[in-house]
Formats: sequence, structure tokens, C-alpha cells
Amino acid sequence: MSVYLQCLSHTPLVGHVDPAPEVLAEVDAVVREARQRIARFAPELVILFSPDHYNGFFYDLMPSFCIGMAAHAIGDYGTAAGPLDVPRELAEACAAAVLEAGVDVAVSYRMQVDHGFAQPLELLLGGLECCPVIPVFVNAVAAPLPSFQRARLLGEAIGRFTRGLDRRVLLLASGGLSHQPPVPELAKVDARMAERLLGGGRNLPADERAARQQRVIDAARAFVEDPHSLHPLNPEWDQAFLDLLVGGRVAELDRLSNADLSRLAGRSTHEVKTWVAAFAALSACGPYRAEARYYRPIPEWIAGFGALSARPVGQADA
Ligand SMILES: O=C(O)/C=C/c1cccc(O)c1O
Ligand SMILES: [Fe+2]
Repeated sequence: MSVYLQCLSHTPLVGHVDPAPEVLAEVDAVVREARQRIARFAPELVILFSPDHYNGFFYDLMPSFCIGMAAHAIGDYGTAAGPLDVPRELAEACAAAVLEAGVDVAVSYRMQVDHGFAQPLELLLGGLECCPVIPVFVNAVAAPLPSFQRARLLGEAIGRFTRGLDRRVLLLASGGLSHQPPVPELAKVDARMAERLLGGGRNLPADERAARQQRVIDAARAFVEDPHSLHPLNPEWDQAFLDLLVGGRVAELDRLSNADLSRLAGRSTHEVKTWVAAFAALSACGPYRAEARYYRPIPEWIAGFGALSARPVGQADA
């Protein structure tokens, strides 16, 4: 078994509200180089950790974590739509191993996913079906949220499962870093929106989908003008988080409460738990070396935008 890790922020605002051309070029280069490293590694299996944004998971039944046995991307914000290539028996074995390890993950045989899953598959692998992928949902928006510790234990359990596979496995994480786009909160919305969050928002009609996306695009434009129109990005917190991952100190995040993280860096920053799970999975395969660190706050994308790769110590570039 060999393993490679790539974490990358996602944002559906690409192409809708873009930063200056030089920033776009910088991010393009980061993504291109990550894609090239992944191509050299030539993964035979991807394990993709991502959140959802009330497109596939709702309050009618909201798990902390869910592994897909089959999955389909909805194509929000112009991202790719269609089925993912999920190796069902392997996904079943992964879920069984995680449960056996004491992490009560849910399973879905009809997982619906959004830009959180689709964007990294498109950018880093060339499409939804370019490589077999086990999708792992991490709830990062719908309170009550899983803790950092549970995300780490999920990752470690998946890492131990990965260790037993005779394949090249790519661990991907999608989301974060500091940010708070206008994602609704059940406790604060009116009855109509509450009904959406309870499951009525699944498969929105085109006009409602367009209105929902336009609200976020408008919020991004306003955020560029006024960094206090949303929770401000927090580059200091983001860099400290990256330091912890690079230094192999992911367990130190166990001490950070969900409330404190929301206060410090914004409510959607919980998406970084996908990175925590991926790094924990890698650490279950032995000591690692991080590489290709990138960070820039990009208000146009409502994102503390980061990327980080890692491989086991002693495992050479392909
Ligand atoms: O509108 C949504 O569903 C989410 C938008 C968004 C915006 C910026 C960064 C992210 O991670 C997002 O998911
Ligand atoms: Fe997101």
C-alpha cells in the first residue's frame, strides 16, 4: 500500500466572483501542481472527505459522518453533475472497519453530494468518474456538530483500513479554512426555510436553486466591499491550523470546542474537520512529511483558501 494526501479549500464562487488575475493565476498554479503530483502518484482509490451544504444531508436525518456506497453529484454552481465511481464492496468494507473501530458512521446507498465533493474531483482528477472514490461526508454546517476529536478518530479508523489495502490510495479533503458564507441556521430561520432544512430543500426547482446561489454570490460581492458584512476571515487562525498539521500535532485540536472555533474563525470553518480526518488517516499509516503548503485569504471566494499535501516519511515522489 502507498498513500498520498491532498487537502484543498473549495469554493463554489469560482467563475462567479473572482479575485484579481494574479491571484487567480497563483491558485491555478497551486491546483495544477497538485494535479501533477497526484497524476504521478497514479491513485487506484480515492478516499474523499467533504462536507455538504444542505444539498444531500438535511435535518430529517443528519449524521455526523456518512460513507457513500453509491453517490451522485447535483451540479450546483455549475460544478459537475452525475454519478461518482464508488467501488461498492470496498466502501462497505470501509464502513464495516470504521464501525468495528468504534466510530458509528452512517452509510448511504444513494448519497447526494454537492460542490464540496465535485470540485476537488474535477480540479484534481479531471472529473467525477476518473478514479474509484469512497465519499466520506463530515457534517460541518448543521449543529450539533461532531467534535475535532471524533473527526480525528474517524480519520484514524479509515487510515487503519487503508493500511490493509494493496493499492495506491489518495486521501483527499475538501473545505475550509476560516469562512462563514450565508448558510442558514435552523434555530434562526423562518418556517419556510426551516422546511427546506428539514428536507424540503432536496432537489430544488431551478428558480429556487438560482435564487439560493444568487444570495451567496451577492454576499461575496458585499464581503469584498466590507469585510465585516460576514464573519471576517482569520488568516492567523488558518496559519496556526496549518502549522499543527505540518507538525503532526493534529490531536491538539481535540481541545478546541466547536463554539470557540465558530467564534474565532466563522461557522463554516468546521469544514477543516475534513482536513483533520485526512491527516489522521495518513498518520495511522506512520510518520508523514507535509509539502506544498499554500494559503491566501480570498474574500471574493469567501474563503481562507489553503492547500497542503503530505506523504509518509520515506515514500518517494512517484
Ligand atoms: O452556497 C453554498 O452552499 C456554499 C457556499 C460556499 C461559499 C464559500 C466557501 C464555501 O466552502 C462554500 O461552501
Ligand atoms: Fe463549503
